[in-house]
Amino acid sequence: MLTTCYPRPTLLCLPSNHSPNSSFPHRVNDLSMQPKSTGISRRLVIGQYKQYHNTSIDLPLNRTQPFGLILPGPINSSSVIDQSVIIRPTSYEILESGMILMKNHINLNEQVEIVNICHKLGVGAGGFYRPTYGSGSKLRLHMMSFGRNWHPETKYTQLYRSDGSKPPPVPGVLVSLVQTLIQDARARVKSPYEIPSMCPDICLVNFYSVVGGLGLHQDNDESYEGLTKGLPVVSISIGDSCEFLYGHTRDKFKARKVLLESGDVLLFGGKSRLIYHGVNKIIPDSTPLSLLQKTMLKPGRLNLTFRQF
Ligand SMILES: O=C(O)CCC(=O)C(=O)O
Ligand SMILES: [Fe+2]
Repeated sequence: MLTTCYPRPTLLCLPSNHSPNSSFPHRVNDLSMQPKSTGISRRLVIGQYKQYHNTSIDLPLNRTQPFGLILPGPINSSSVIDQSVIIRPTSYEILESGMILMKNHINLNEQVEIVNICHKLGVGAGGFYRPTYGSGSKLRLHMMSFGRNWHPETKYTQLYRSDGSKPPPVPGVLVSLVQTLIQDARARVKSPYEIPSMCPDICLVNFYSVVGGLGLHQDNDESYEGLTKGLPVVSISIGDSCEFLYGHTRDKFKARKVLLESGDVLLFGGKSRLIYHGVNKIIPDSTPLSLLQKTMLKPGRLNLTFRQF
């Protein structure tokens, strides 16, 4: 049964065939024509980036210093000389019952809009910060939450720890996008019941620098009801690729490995809702050049995981 969420605006840049009710055919994805990334072009873009802002792009920022995903300033893309293209087709792979990977499923314009939304909300009050345990050790990522705040020690709370501000709701355009992604996934698995529908009211947004990562864990802090129904986690990856691990135990050496690239969507629900998963490593310099040119996204990987509490 389809869960109805309101509001349901769509991303402004969605292609015309991107209707919440159409799961087939494949959505148009203009990343298939993205300029090929080479060291030279990337160095030019990043060189410009540093030149404009006269700052290190790898500064270890913390919450006392606002953390954004992009830096302001014009990009002179005419100096990027490599115009060759690579074809990255869309495809999908069932990894486990209830767990599906849809490759290259989010198009470039959607990725750009998601980066801009996360940058805008992340740089302000209650935005990106680096969660710290009582012991003083820190997660190897910057994080912010929509809907409810999540922290490794307090789990879900209504308020942010750092400044007491209320987390913004999941942006309506993303609610709508996620519902479409769930329909797309359900249309590709053997039985749609493998992946129940859900209405995302929480989103954890992680940004990993090139030295970031996340140990194997289960996402099990959502409501007992949602977990027992197997309501899926919907994960969108943007920017640098990562080696993503998943398995039935916390043992890293028994885990399977899959590459998550910019535009990939991973869903795990139903029987896989409590699968162990983690980010083993970020692959440096793997952000598609076209995305870099359009956003000046910092080196690293943006990941959004949508859930229903
Ligand atoms: O970055 C990812 O792909 C996974 C993030 C994750 O597992 C989480 O936020 O719980
Ligand atoms: Fe997780």
